[in-house]
Amino acid sequence: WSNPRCNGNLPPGSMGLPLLGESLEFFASNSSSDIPPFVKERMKRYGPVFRTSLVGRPVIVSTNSDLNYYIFQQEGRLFQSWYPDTFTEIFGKQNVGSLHGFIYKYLKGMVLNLFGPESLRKMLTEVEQAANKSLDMWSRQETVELKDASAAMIFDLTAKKLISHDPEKSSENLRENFVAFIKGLISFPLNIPGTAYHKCLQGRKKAMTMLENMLEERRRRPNKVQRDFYDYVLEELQRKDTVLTEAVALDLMFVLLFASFETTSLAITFAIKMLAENPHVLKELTEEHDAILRKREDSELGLTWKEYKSMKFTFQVINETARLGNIVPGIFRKALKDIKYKEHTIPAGWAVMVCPPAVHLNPSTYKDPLQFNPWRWEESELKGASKNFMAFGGGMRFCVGTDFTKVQMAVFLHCLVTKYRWVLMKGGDIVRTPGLQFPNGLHIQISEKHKIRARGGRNHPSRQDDEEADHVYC
Ligand code: HEM
Repeated sequence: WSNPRCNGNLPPGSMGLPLLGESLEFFASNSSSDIPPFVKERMKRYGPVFRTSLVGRPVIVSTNSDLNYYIFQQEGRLFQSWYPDTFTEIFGKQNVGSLHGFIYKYLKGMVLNLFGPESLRKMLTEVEQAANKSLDMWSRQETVELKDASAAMIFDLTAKKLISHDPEKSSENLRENFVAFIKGLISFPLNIPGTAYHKCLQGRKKAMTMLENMLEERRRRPNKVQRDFYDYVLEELQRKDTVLTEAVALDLMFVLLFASFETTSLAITFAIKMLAENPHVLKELTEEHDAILRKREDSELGLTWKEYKSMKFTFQVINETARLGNIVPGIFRKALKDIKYKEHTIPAGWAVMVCPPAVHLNPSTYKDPLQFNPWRWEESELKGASKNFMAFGGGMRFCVGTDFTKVQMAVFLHCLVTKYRWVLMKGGDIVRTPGLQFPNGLHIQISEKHKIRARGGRNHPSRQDDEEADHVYC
């Protein structure tokens, strides 16, 4: 068990206990923005590439930026996307298997079309309206739990674009099913009532049933004009020469809805926490957005694509949020052949976990890596992925939603910093697990800037320790 067979030299490491491997250490939560202790300790002991065993699977963990980059580039040749058996069980074998090769490329084209510059340009006003509506609602509440509130905002927007879902009109709560699903996604695979894993399977089942019913309904009563992405998928399904099957189409819709709201809402929450803790960053960000408003000829108009493209510092803030936030802490692949890398061999069939936090928090690449410092991106090319930046993956499977996320974050930040002030009220401690659950329960109090002025409340929490507020509002 502890010395698996290999046609070469296995990377160093421990396979832990029989069956359980090192799963318990891997799943333990931690509370820092640093490289997860599971990985950090093993990097010290074994070096940048090591072996382990997680939920019954032998795994090679790579914290080496060159190897990570190589893994991304060799997708489909030496490596293939692979997620732990829990994932395959949850998503259905259908999905994980079929999102490869030809069908996969074909689907990606469709999705890229949805999130391409032309679509995003058209979406800008909708994103701005959604942000304004949510911020207005939040400012009427005593406090807002930011992660949930922004997840709701983003889910509603994405679900509208993808399937024209209107939560106010729908009798079923689609988002609730996704929340249950996500909470158990990277949990121990124990399928008994009460466990997170069980709730996760139930959540997926219910959401899939809703999507199936919707598809059925549209088949019976097709929309005359294409209203959303689901109509587009349905058109593809009905073409004679299509390679798309109904099962793959349903999985695609599910994956898009899932991938869209959890990641972006975490990024927004993390960004707000960082901005609150780094007032000098908030100041520069606010100046950038105030300048956009000052330059606008007609103050009644909303954001334009040109204005969006001009948000240089905002994109630096977003990149820094993605680097330090490490929203996707592990990217999984499977070795298709025995692969020799330097003096080691990755055996065929083994899982490989690329570890972006180890790359993003490497002090030899990023000075003071735990500092939130958007200026470090000043001279960098902010697009795409590189050996040192893989928050959105890399190679063929580079995240299709990157530009959509950036639009949502930039527009949200624009609305927030130009019209509102906020203070952190409670929570927000970093709690990381191999899944996606941080910052924990961040509550903020948010107020419209002009109302603070009207209230004149010197003691309003939004004004404490804020020189700029005195300058602007006294
Ligand atoms: C902060 C926000 C986001 C982050 C950090 C993020 C991160 C990632 C990463 C690391 C991957 C690569 C996974 C792999 O190689 O196995 C990925 C893939 C993907 N992302 Fe995102 N993502 C974000 C937002 C979104 C959004 C908004 C959408 C869609 C609406 C989306 C849809 C996808 C899809 C469909 C894939 C699979 C692409 C493929 O397998 O080729 N993501 N994302």
